[in-house]
Amino acid sequence: MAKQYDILFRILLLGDSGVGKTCMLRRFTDREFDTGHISTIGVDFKMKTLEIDGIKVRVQIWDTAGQERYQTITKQYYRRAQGIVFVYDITSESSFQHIVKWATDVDEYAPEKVQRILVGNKSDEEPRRRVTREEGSKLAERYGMDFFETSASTSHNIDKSFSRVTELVLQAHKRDVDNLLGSLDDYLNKAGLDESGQDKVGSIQRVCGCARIF
Ligand SMILES: Nc1nc2c(ncn2[C@@H]2O[C@H](COP(=O)(O)OP(=O)(O)OP(=O)(O)O)[C@@H](O)[C@H]2O)c(=O)[nH]1
Repeated sequence: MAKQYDILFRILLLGDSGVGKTCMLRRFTDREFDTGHISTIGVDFKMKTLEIDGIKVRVQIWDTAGQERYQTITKQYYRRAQGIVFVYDITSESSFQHIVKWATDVDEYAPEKVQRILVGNKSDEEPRRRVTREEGSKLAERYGMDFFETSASTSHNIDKSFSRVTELVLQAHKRDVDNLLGSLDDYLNKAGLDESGQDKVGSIQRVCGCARIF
């Protein structure tokens, strides 16, 4: 059986209720889009495997509730994240202004090494736009983040933004990843397990369990 993934990272979606976090995730993982809004309760997650620079990266993407009343629960997930996607809605000025609050919370609760990007979702809603591209780009620049406008409805920039945050996390953990993969090779050589061995998959997953501490 082929190796399933080399490493696992956690990415968190943050932003006000209704900006489209769940839809972005559904679009990315299931290629689907829902027009209705059912508010996320607490947190939910979906998985996807990406290949970056020959490394199979499994990303666990946590979709958090934007509603204020779930903040105590969602904040508990910040410190275990390696990547954060801040999302606002280009048709909602307040969701854009609140990014500062989300970013302050992340500074307080997330690990220092956490990688962040800024996304302005609903780019298909041009006639209802309230936040210019330039405003989004300037805010991202202020925080030193990459910036994308996306649409979960049309798929515009959805893959690109999730790939980018994963790539940034991978770069930030490059040395740990190299060490991990190096020790994994050593381990497999020593154990004398071949590519097709069932044991190897189990071993990889056990060793990759270590990756979760990044
Ligand atoms: N036009 C348009 N509508 C979108 C887009 N993304 C999401 N929506 C709509 O926005 C509404 C809210 O989307 P959700 O994904 O549920 O929002 P959320 O950020 O997960 O909300 P909470 O779970 O309450 O935090 C839904 O009616 C979606 O159909 C988009 O890219 N374009």
